[in-house]
Amino acid sequence: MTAAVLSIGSNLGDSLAHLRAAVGQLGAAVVRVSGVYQTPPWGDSAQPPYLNAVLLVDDRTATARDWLTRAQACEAARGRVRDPDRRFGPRTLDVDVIAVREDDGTPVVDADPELTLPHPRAHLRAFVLVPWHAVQPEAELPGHGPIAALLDTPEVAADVAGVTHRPDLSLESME
Ligand SMILES: Nc1ncnc2c1ncn2[C@@H]1O[C@H](COP(=O)(O)OP(=O)(O)OP(=O)(O)O)[C@@H](O)[C@H]1O
Ligand SMILES: Nc1nc2c(c(=O)[nH]1)N=C(CO)CN2
Repeated sequence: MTAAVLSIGSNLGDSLAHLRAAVGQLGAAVVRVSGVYQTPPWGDSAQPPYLNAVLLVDDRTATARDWLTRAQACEAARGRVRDPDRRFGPRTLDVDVIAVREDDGTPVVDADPELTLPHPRAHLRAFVLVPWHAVQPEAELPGHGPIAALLDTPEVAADVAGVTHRPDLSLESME
């Protein structure tokens, strides 16, 4: 029923193991996996760097809401604890639903605070756009246009150089 773009990130504990666990838990729905990128913390600088990646997922039985449920189940499995005082603070595993499309390619657009689509900060985040562009260069972020152009916007371009591909780290070896 839907395909989605998921962003995964971690900067606490064994970050590579947390990211790999998310790929494993999402299972057969995962159709493409980006490389692993080391990224400076965004939004709250007093924390360690993150490892980030992007997953393209597809499941004809899944609704948009199912992707959020699956994302949160992955976070819970890796012991994610929310600190109410640090909105963008450190975490074992963060899985965000960046964008969802119906089978016919129609983007799902929703302002619901429980599942806002597309993700309301994705267009500002080099740690999302760089790995996404690497696996799907022609992609568009609904409402914001081609992601290739978003990489050139001033807010994002300033952060792109800090997003470092880590070819020594792979998410696909656990498949
Ligand atoms: N597109 C989305 N993807 C994931 N969570 C979302 C989305 N839209 C709304 N939410 C809601 O955001 C709430 C907070 O999620 P979370 O704690 O993962 O935020 P965060 O990762 O700290 O910040 P950010 O969403 O900016 O990455 C969740 O309870 C979830 O219901
Ligand atoms: N580099 C980077 N910074 C972040 C990340 C993330 O995944 N990577 N996730 C956050 C959650 O809101 C806040 N800041």
